[in-house]
Amino acid sequence: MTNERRVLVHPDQESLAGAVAARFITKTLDILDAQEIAHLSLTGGSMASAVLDAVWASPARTSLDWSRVHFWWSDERWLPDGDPERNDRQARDALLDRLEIPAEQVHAMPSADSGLDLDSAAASYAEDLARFGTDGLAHPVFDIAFLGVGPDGHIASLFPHRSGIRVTDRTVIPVRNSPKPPPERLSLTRPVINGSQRIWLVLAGADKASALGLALAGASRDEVPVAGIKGRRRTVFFIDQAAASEVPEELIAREY
Ligand SMILES: O=C1O[C@H](COP(=O)(O)O)[C@@H](O)[C@H](O)[C@H]1O
Repeated sequence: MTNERRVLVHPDQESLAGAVAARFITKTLDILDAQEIAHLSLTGGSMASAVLDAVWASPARTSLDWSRVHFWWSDERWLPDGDPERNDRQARDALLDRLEIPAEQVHAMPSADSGLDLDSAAASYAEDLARFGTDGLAHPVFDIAFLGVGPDGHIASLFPHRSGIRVTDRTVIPVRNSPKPPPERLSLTRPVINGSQRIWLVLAGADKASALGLALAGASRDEVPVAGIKGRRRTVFFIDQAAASEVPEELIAREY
């Protein structure tokens, strides 16, 4: 098995979401055949809800024992609980609240009305992660980590030319003055994300083409944070045709 980054292109956003959802269900079934519990990390952004909606719409979702799945997030917007812009709210609406999952297995990052300040919230999520650490790690090894990619190449809340992408001594950081609203956020750090078995980046739209092309052409992670992302076993970019225009042809596998 190769650990090279792969790029799979689908014709449009709808077929992309459906294909990723189908692969997610089958891969999670495989994972749960091999181990008792699966740890999955979710993301926010434009494609995240589309994929989770497609999971819900798939009849195959009933074959999964969701009570053996833990859900985490790679970043969160520092907003009150229930705010529609929160990444966890969007995932709950699309899928999680519709499934039978023990509440303690949905590991949402703290909210702005939790009574914690941003630094304590980061420390609190780090503690939650550490409870599931294995092999001396202070975090679980995610079996699948989903990531969106911003038009500037940011992943989670790790933005270009900011220190966050370089942090290696913590698992969770507070983010202030984010270039994308809201200004305050929480984010996993790169070592935690890259510790995942599989990283699945899902992105669509022409506004993502340039960042993706730069990342795959060897740009630095400071310039284009997604360039610094690589999972332990697999790193797959699931993209639509519109996002593919600057991807080197030899890296592309078309799924149609
Ligand atoms: O704000 C965020 O943006 C990124 C990318 O979002 P997109 O809408 O441009 O796809 C997302 O991955 C991240 O989780 C989120 O907080």
